[in-house]
Amino acid sequence: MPSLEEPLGLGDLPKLSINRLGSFSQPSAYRRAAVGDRNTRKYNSSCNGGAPMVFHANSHAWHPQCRHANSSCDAVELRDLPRKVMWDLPSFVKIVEIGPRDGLQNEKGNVPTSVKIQLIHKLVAAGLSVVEATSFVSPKWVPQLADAKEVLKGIQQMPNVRYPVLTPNLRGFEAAVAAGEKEIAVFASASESFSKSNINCTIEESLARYRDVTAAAKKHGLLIRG
Ligand SMILES: CC(C)(COP(=O)([O-])OP(=O)([O-])OC[C@H]1O[C@@H](n2cnc3c(N)ncnc32)[C@H](O)[C@@H]1OP(=O)([O-])[O-])[C@@H](O)C(=O)NCCC(=O)NCCSC(=O)C[C@@](C)(O)CC(=O)[O-]
Repeated sequence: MPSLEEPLGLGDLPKLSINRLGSFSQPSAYRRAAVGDRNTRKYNSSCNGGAPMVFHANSHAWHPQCRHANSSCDAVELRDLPRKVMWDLPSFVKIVEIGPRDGLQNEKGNVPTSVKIQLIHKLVAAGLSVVEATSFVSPKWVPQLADAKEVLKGIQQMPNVRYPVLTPNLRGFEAAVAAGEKEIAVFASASESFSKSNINCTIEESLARYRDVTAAAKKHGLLIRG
């Protein structure tokens, strides 16, 4: 009996869900998948001796019905598939790389602007399509990112890649727009103490600031990440 601790390996979902999950489920009522049923979708799969997997839509989620196309056995419907896990996975995951901003803002020493730019180029070359480039914040608070304008101007911007920046208030927003920025990010805190120590205001005050920042961003047609 395989253990639940084994990695799910979601990459080969149809094969896994039939072979492995079937071994966890009680034999359930069999139902023949009507061939040609408009709700039935075939998956070619290497398991089952190459026979296509038949998946039958049932109310709001696709249930797999594994049918050996070349045998007379009934389709098996695995009613107890962990639907939440298997069938409602998002079809898209957005990865936002924030190292050049969140990482470098904590560096003890000063990282030269050229090195920051090189880091951003390498992250993009590694395949990341959203790389948070810097912050337009007070250099007194975050001296490590005092070169935000130079970083933004120095990046060789690639098509279909986004380079958002943090703008905690209108002053930062205006500086970012002046430097040619096309996407901003705002951030609120979960606690009053972090809000005060981080951006020197209450959560409520920060939300009021962000209302101004996001209104200005919409007016300028900038993308906004929260
Ligand atoms: C937000 C402020 C500026 C408020 O700071 P403040 O002192 O309340 O603001 P102020 O209006 O009194 O201004 C103080 C000085 O900063 C200047 N100033 C004012 N605004 C700006 C600006 N935007 N850019 C540049 N300069 C600015 C302003 O002109 C003034 O200069 P002075 O007159 O004294 O010469 C300050 O608290 C600050 O910069 N904090 C740093 C915020 C920060 O970068 N924190 C780290 C990022 S957030 C984080 O890491 C968490 C996160 C986001 O990663 C979590 C996640 O990833 O989800």
